[in-house]
Amino acid sequence: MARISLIGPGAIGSAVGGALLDAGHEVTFCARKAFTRLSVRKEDERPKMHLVNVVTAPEDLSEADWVLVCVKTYQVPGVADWLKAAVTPGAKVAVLQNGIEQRENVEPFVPEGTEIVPVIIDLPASRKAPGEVVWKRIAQAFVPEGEAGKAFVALFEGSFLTAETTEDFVTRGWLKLCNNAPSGAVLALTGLPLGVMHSPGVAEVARAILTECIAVGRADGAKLDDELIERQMQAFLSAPAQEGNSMYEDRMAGRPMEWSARNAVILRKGEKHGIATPVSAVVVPLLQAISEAKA
Ligand SMILES: NC(=O)C1=CN([C@@H]2O[C@H](COP(=O)(O)OP(=O)(O)OC[C@H]3O[C@@H](n4cnc5c(N)ncnc54)[C@H](OP(=O)(O)O)[C@@H]3O)[C@@H](O)[C@H]2O)C=CC1
Ligand SMILES: CC(C)(CO)C(=O)C(=O)O
Repeated sequence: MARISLIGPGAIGSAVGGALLDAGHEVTFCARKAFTRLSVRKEDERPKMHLVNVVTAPEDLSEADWVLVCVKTYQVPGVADWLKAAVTPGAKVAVLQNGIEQRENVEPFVPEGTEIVPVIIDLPASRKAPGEVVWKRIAQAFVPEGEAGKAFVALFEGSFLTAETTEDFVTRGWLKLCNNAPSGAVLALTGLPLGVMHSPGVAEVARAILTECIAVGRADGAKLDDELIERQMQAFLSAPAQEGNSMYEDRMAGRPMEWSARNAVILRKGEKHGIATPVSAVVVPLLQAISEAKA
């Protein structure tokens, strides 16, 4: 049994926390608001209920073997005090976030030399209320190879979440970004779920963002095959029309959005590798404007 402090019991934090409780670990949820029960439900199934340990002040935290960071990328500076209290000597930190900069996001807020495990998480989840989450279809996590990666994978044995190490984490990250960058931007800008891909010209906007993402990802070392464009576009076009994603949910709730981690990253890396990204250059300021107007 591992002792785990989980920072950010939102959609991902609640679902992953439920998996860790299923696996028999001692999980402390670090939250802004207290709750006493956790309900984790796979769509169309009955919920699994847990009584949970929730703390709302960093000084109430006890020592942990693992600290899981499950806040949105733009929320990391806001949890600096939690990280300061939670990351005691020997604790490993896992960062469960979209994008390709999980390590860079958290590094400035933990002591030098802390073992940081970046995690790519495929787990479509939606938090309905504090301590209540619904997830669907897939529950999978990827971490880099190595001792810390193996230890992270072992945490989920006996749970509904499948974790595995991958020898090519860079490719794994960019593959996920090839889904997140186009779909996040299109849904957040239109305020419509994935069915909007069938509106005139919209799939072409998604395709253009995807094409830039693939070009920049390849320059960044990801192995992205030639068929990826058609595969990803087919996935968008065949998804249920009402399906959203986490950036769409943020937009609809009037919350800030992960435009930097999911779209501006294409500009940053494109500039670094000398690759033109004209469509992202149009999309990013629009996303930023919406995100900051709502903040
Ligand atoms: N949702 C999804 O389907 C998926 C999301 N992801 C990625 O996972 C990451 C997390 O996303 P998601 O779970 O959707 O995000 P949510 O917005 O659902 O959850 C974020 C959580 O962090 C908490 N939080 C934020 N700031 C603080 C703070 N200062 N102190 C304490 N708690 C804080 C929020 O608390 P409060 O409730 O008080 O706001 C909330 O519980 C993102 O990078 C996202 O892109 C990846 C795959 C799928
Ligand atoms: C692709 C998806 C929907 C689920 O894994 C996601 O990453 C998100 O909603 O941010």
